[in-house]
Amino acid sequence: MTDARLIDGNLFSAKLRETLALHVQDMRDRHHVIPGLAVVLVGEDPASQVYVRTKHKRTVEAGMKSFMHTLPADTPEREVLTLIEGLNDDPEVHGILVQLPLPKHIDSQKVIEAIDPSKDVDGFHPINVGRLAAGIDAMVPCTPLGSLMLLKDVLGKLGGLDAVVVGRSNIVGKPMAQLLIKESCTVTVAHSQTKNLPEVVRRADIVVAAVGRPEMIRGDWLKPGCTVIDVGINRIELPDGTKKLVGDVAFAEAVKVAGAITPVPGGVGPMTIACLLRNTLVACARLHHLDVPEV
Ligand SMILES: Nc1nc(=O)c2c([nH]1)NC[C@@H]1CN(c3ccc(C(=O)N[C@@H](CCC(=O)O)C(=O)O)cc3)C=[N+]21
Repeated sequence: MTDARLIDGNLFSAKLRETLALHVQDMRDRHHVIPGLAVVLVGEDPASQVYVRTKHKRTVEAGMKSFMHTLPADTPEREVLTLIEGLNDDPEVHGILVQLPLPKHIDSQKVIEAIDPSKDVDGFHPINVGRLAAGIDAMVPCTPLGSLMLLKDVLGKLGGLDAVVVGRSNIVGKPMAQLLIKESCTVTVAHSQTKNLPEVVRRADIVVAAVGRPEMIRGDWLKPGCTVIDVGINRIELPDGTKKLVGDVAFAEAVKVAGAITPVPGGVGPMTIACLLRNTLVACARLHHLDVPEV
């Protein structure tokens, strides 16, 4: 059998960002409004610093305003909440993202709930979680939204397909399941206590892997020809000491069985950032009562 088609998240996200940049230009020319994204990072976690820098770069490239707030790891919770209140009231800020995870002394749920739901470009506020669950217009979390865009690009309509989401987190698994239900898939959410996980996964036309365990999903768990979206980003050390980025799927095995698969890196990761910009553009349009671009 021939190898699976590689789903190119770098290419898709680059095209999406180009489209977004055109809408930003149009908004600026016709309405004198520039979408603005505020990113809050608390602490010095090196991986988070890299992500936040990439977000800043992509935001500016798309013609949007980027407001970076980097706070020391020991910043009191009260100060983070005060910063968010300021961003909620700032007319130049249309999107607010607080980089997770936060230091342990800060209650992340409290911080998320402090964000104005109309500026909650991560889609983590309970208002947006509820709206998505109810099938109402919502800010949709970026990673599931990007994953859905890739799935629709590969498969067209998803109605009637069997989808298995492995992982039940609030940031990926649960919202992903909601989106797939809305697309009329038959959705199973599997997790660490699922019995016969390989068998469950083998029923799926669509597999979304979001467990955070390196290469857990094996090639022989997959139905031949299925579509695999690998959300995992795990840094592992090889026996020779070199470091490598791998997903939650054993790629070398899976590529022999699947019909299409996202690589890591270059799959879902870049889509997450492009969707963050997309959500910021949409939030900006809504806040200014402009036509909301269909992107
Ligand atoms: N409030 C919040 N919202 C987030 O969306 C959020 C967060 N917190 N905390 C951390 C995670 C992680 N995340 C990624 C974004 C892009 C890539 C990405 O672009 N990855 C590239 C490069 C990977 C690399 O080389 O490190 C790729 O997969 O090809 C990865 C991971 C967003 N996150």
